[in-house]
Formats: sequence, structure tokens, C-alpha cells
Amino acid sequence: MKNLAIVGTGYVGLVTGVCLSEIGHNVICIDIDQGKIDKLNSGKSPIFEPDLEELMIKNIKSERLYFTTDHSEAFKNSEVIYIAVGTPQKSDGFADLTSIEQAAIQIGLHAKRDVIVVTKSTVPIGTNEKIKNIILQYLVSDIKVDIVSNPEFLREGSAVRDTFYGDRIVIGAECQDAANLIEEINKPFQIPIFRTDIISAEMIKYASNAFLATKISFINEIATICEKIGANVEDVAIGMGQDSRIGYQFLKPGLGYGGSCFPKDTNALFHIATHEDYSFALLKAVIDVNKKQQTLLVDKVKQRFGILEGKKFAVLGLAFKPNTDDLREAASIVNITRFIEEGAEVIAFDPVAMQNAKRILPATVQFAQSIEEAIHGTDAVFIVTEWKEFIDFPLNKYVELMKKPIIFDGRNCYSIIKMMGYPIEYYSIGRPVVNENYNK
Ligand SMILES: NC(=O)C1=CN([C@@H]2O[C@H](COP(=O)(O)OP(=O)(O)OC[C@H]3O[C@@H](n4cnc5c(N)ncnc54)[C@H](O)[C@@H]3O)[C@@H](O)[C@H]2O)C=CC1
Ligand SMILES: O=C(O)[C@H]1O[C@H](OP(=O)(O)OP(=O)(O)OC[C@H]2O[C@@H](n3ccc(=O)[nH]c3=O)[C@H](O)[C@@H]2O)[C@H](O)[C@@H](O)[C@@H]1O
Repeated sequence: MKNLAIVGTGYVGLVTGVCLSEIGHNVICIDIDQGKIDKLNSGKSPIFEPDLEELMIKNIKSERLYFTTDHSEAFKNSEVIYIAVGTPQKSDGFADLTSIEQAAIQIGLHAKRDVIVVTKSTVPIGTNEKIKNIILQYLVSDIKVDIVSNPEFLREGSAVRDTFYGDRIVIGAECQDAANLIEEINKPFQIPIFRTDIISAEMIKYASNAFLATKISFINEIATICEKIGANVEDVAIGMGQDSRIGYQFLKPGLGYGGSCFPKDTNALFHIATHEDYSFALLKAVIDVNKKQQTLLVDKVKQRFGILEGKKFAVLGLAFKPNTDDLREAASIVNITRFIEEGAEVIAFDPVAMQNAKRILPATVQFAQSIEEAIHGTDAVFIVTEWKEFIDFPLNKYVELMKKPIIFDGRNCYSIIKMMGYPIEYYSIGRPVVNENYNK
């Protein structure tokens, strides 16, 4: 059992802190956001993540999990300090390392005993070395500092599960004693550990996200061709995935990838390559395909209606994926903004992301309290996030409640065969249109 500090209580920091306390460590989480820390200290999670709050409360009660805004208090007894602050995209495409640099300065100023600093945040190649240099530059106490890169692979919406059942834990280190200690801390998770040097660990994270993004853009391109030739992309993906070298995962076509990571990390890796005088042409294509994919439904609806002015649209799903309240780079934002610009009226519904959405979406967007309220009297429904509620929603209700039942499904929630049994015009991604122009 070790004394650990985690800097940053966002998706990664909070989940990491809670899970490390659950396997027996003493964990203190630090954030500069007083509001977040107050909320955490009152037993409430500031983010929606399945199982997180229950596990958090359990470990607070067991006195293994604490929250503070005071770096000096948090670092005083910590043998290991994890950095899990944000690394958002800057306007030039590179990662913004301001929070990382701040965290490194605070470690330099406040660490009081020999310490291993573990970087969980996704950072450009060479950043761990920079972190070490900043810490040493600001170091007040006479202590030894080692750096370990331990990139995070969890997904939002299944973050707790991913932490307990991940495929691998990557540990990049120069000092083998430091790597041994991080391995020992993680042992109770019983997840295979892969050890390497720091730079390779940094690259593993970017390469993994870029590869997953490539799979998504690839299947989205195949989906577009399927629409043109009359094939069904879902069958194509199954037939491809049966080859274990390809696999089924991340071959789900839709409105492209959103979220806080794939868009920023693909851009960051592209810029890292460019900085090294290499044009990463494949990754550039992945990024371009994704941009086009996000607004595919706008093209489809314009083709169907001509002009959108005066139409009333329901948008089901605002989060960038189900089981999260996160709207960062969500397809809902670009689509809704385009609908409003084109003169349509928009009423939106999401089971958990509406509070966050109200801060981001144009002020004219209306919000419904249920699917029924959202779709009532509308000219078309757009499914942007594949929440289970939408998948399970009785199809006859679209027929009953909409002006004329027309669905543009950006996430292929319903089977084509099932849709054929309803008088609903149904446009999805990479599959034949059902009842085309039925209501015209
Ligand atoms: N969100 C995700 O699913 C994943 C994110 N990552 C990476 O992990 C990193 C963190 O991402 P998120 O958790 O999504 O970020 P986030 O934006 O949700 O949280 C970051 C937190 O750090 C706090 N913070 C900033 N500077 C601080 C400082 N000096 N001291 C203490 N707290 C400070 C902020 O107030 C904020 O609460 C990023 O590099 C991201 O790319 C990696 C894997 C998954
Ligand atoms: O670095 C990160 O932050 C994380 O980024 C992703 O996790 P996340 O963004 O939470 O969610 P995903 O499930 O990967 O979905 C990302 C986006 O891709 C889309 N997607 C995913 C899979 C698919 O087959 N098709 C598809 O369009 C989703 O709708 C979503 O918009 C990775 O899956 C994690 O391994 C990684 O740790």
C-alpha cells in the first residue's frame, strides 16, 4: 500500500484516484478548481461515469481517498505523484502544455520526499523530459525525482471498467527501480504490463489513438461507398471482423469520432510528424474524412428537403458517445449549429448531457424532458448518439407523434429489416434507405 497523489480530478485523474484507492492505496487528489473539490468532498462526482460515484463514496468512507486544492498538503507524504491534467488542443494544432507545466512547477515547489512523478496525461514526445527539467528547476527540497510515463487508455462511459479490465498497462521509464515500483502499485489490477522507454511509451499512446481513429474513418469511407453501390456496411463490417487479424472493434460507422481525445490527439500527432519534417499523409486523410463525416446528416437532410428554413427538427443525443455527459467535439454541436444557420428550429434531448449542452449550444435550441416531447410535431428526427433509450424506443411512437415520420439515424440504431415493417422514412449510414421519399 503506497501514498499517492493525483494532480487533476477530471475523467482520468478522478477515475485513476478512485480505482487506485479501491485496490488499497492511500490517495489524495488535487485540483485547482475549488468548486470541483467541494463537490467531491461532499461525496458527489462532478462527472457522469458509470459506477464512479459509488466507488468514490466507498473509499472516502474507508479513509483511503481525499480531495484538496492544496498541493503542498497533498505532496507532503506522497511517494508517487500522478499528473492527470488536461492537454487540450491549441489553435496551431499542437497540445497546450500550460497545465502540465503548472503541475510540474507545483511539484518542484512542494514535494518534500523522494518522489516518482508519473505522467498519465497524453503528452507530445519529449514532454516527460521537459516535466523533469521543470521540476528540477523549481525544486526546493533536497530530494530525488524520477519520471515515469504511464499513458492512459480508458474510455469515457466505461472508464471504471476499463481501469479494472484494461488490455495492458504501459510503463515507460529510464530508472528501473521507479518502473518496478509503478508495476508493484498496479499489480492488484492483474492487467498485463508492458515496459519500455519513456519516448516509446509517449508514442504508444498517440499511435494507439491514431490507429483507432483510422479504423473509424476507414469504415466510414466504406460506408459511403456501400450507400452508392447498395451494400449494407454492417454486414461488410461483420464479414471483415470475422478475420481475427482485423477484429470487430471500432468498425462501427456513424457521424465520425468526437470526444476530448481522438480529434485532439490525431491533430497533435500530425503536427508532431510535420515538426519532424514528415507529412503523415494517412493521418491527414483520417482527420479530413472525420470532418466530412460529422455533418453527413446535414447533406442527407438537405437532399431530402431542399431548404431547411421553417422546418422543426428533433435531435436525439448530444453527448459525443453514450454513457457520458461530455460534449467535447460532439457531432451534435456541428449539426445543430448548421441546422440553426439554415433556418431550422431545433429541439434536443439527451438523457444526461443537457446541462452541459445548455452552456455550449446556440441559445435558440430548445430542450425536451423526454424523447416523446422532443419528437412531437417535428418534420424529422436526427439520432446523433446511440443511447440505449433511443435504441429501445418503440418505433410506432415516431409514427404517432411526428408530423410525418422521417428519421435520419447517424448511429444505425435500428435494423433495416425492422424498419421495413413501419411507415417511416429511414436514412442511416452505409445502408439502404427504407421507404425513400415515402412522405413526399
Ligand atoms: N478523457 C479521457 O477519456 C482520457 C483522457 N486522457 C488524457 O488525460 C489527460 C486529462 O484528461 P481529462 O481527465 O479528460 O481532463 P479534464 O479536463 O477532464 O480534467 C483535468 C483537470 O485538471 C485540473 N487541473 C489543471 N491544472 C491543474 C493543476 N496545476 N493542479 C491541479 N489540477 C489541475 C483541471 O481543473 C481539471 O479538473 C489529457 O491529457 C487527456 O488527453 C487519456 C485517456 C482518456
Ligand atoms: O485517449 C483517450 O482519451 C481515449 O480515447 C478513446 O476513448 P473515448 O474518446 O472515451 O471513446 P471511444 O469509445 O473510443 O469513442 C470515441 C469516438 O469514436 C466514435 N466511434 C467509436 C467506435 C466506432 O466503432 N465508431 C465510432 O464512430 C464514438 O462515437 C466516439 O465519438 C479511446 O478509445 C481510449 O482508449 C483512449 O484512452
